[in-house]
Amino acid sequence: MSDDKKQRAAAAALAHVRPGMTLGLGTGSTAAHFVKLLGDQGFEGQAIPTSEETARLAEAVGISLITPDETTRIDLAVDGADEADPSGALIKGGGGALLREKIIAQQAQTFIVIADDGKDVVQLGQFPLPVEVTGFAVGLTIQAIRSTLAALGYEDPSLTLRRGEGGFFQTDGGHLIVDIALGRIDEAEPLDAALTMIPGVVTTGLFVGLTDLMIFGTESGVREAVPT
Ligand SMILES: O=C[C@H](O)[C@H](O)[C@H](O)COP(=O)(O)O
Repeated sequence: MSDDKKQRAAAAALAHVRPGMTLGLGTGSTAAHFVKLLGDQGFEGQAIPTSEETARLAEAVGISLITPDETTRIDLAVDGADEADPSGALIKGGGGALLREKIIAQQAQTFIVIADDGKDVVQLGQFPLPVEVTGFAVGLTIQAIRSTLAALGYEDPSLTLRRGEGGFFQTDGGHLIVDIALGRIDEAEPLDAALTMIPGVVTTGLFVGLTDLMIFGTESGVREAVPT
């Protein structure tokens, strides 16, 4: 079952935690397993949550939290992913926490991805790519995203403004999410760079060159993979 696999991956990541560390805590169902296990083992250190949801959970299990501005060093960040390819490139943001997650992953000395093995893909892109955008001029930003995608050879992909309870989904930072169904992503880095150049785009769910280790939960245990 996928949830057992997520828990196995989360449990394996605990081996990388040391007392006194400053941790980045990811968001989503797999990261939630990690946060709960960390609380259960009485983690002696401090942590930065990547969402309000994770902050609530971490507080509930007794983890000591700090804000990002209270430290200059993050020893280890542990987070889930929606897709991970062999190079360690990821699609993230299915839960809408991509901006805070990306800031923390990029600043962490070590970034470990934990996921069930269904997220282990040869090529990114089956999962729609989340792109966080400002609410201001969202229509114009979507138009600019379409033009950028066309220039990169993505033929007429479907773009959907994500909905939440009672309207459009809003991130913890008050932004909106556009989910882009690309089918396949051949080169993640230039796509991320081109989309991020658009002024109304806050960030994308493509995490490239950030991953140090991937831990996939399987039916019988875990599979660890170092990015190629
Ligand atoms: O915004 C959400 C995050 O990027 C999650 O880490 C990602 O969506 C994976 O979530 P889950 O572990 O629930 O599959």
